[in-house]
Amino acid sequence: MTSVIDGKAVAASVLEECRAEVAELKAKGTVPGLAVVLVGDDPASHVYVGSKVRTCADLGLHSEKIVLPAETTQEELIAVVQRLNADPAIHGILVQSPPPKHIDEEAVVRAIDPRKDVDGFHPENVAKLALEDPTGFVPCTPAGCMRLLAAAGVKTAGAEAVVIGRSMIVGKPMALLLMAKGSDATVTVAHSRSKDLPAICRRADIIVAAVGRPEMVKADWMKEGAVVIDVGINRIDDPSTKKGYRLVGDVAYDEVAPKCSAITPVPGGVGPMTIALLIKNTLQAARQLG
Ligand SMILES: Nc1nc2c(c(=O)[nH]1)N[C@@H](CN(C=O)c1ccc(C(=O)N[C@@H](CCC(=O)O)C(=O)O)cc1)CN2
Repeated sequence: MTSVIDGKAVAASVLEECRAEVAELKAKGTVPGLAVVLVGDDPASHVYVGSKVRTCADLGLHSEKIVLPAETTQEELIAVVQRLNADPAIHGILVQSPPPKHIDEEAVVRAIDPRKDVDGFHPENVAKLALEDPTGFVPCTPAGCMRLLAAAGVKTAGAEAVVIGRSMIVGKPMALLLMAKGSDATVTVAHSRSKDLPAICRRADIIVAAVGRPEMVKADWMKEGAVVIDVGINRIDDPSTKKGYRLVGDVAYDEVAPKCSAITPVPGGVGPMTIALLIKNTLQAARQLG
């Protein structure tokens, strides 16, 4: 029997933890504040940013949403980041990804004060993750995946885990989290140049798919009873729907699910966790900055 891991329910419980933490911070005189910067017109990014700001409002955080035109220059964007770095009402800063092509995302991330880098993308926080230093910020999506595994009662110690994808946002931090002390998985990171990806995946007790290719992971890539965490959120044209598209993951859900012991759906799996963990990180920043 396959267990479908309900990301909305787990995210709601993380957010309830956050609600209590917000009350504690406010009682000590700190109103946690998050600034979200969005450059350009990417429709999905607008949805995610809207959701982040609404979640802040619901939990009583202060938030600032800064929407900049697509032609904003690198220098203008960095000036906005520097203004937020200096703002004492703001504890967390993020620039929504992906920015327009002319923006050097890495340079923008490096401009964020690492103490306010609630995305966990700054090199200082990447190093802290590798060093297992809990004062760093863990990127929200892989942190969310770890919470989902815990909520589903999945034992990671000694498990063979395969992470498909080596991005700085998901694949690399996910691998570090799975192999960290306390998680203790044996981790393989596979990517587009890996030889015989299906054979690598067939070894796995846990598969984390984060490649951004719709329904790439098939049933014959899986061993019976594996746990599958699907990070992909791909929009597929579908004229039969009201929006003209539907969302699918990186995993061919209908054929894979019956072979799994547990799997995350898309939508309603990893996605909602990303926002819940962002709030958690913002509260950590507010506590650490005081
Ligand atoms: N600066 C960042 N940019 C991006 C991040 C990030 O963590 N930091 N992650 C993603 C986008 N993202 C948050 O920013 C995000 C993606 C998906 C969801 C979500 O709840 N998805 C829903 C479906 C929503 C829909 O209808 O489209 C789900 O999966 O159920 C939340 C946040 C890239 N950019």
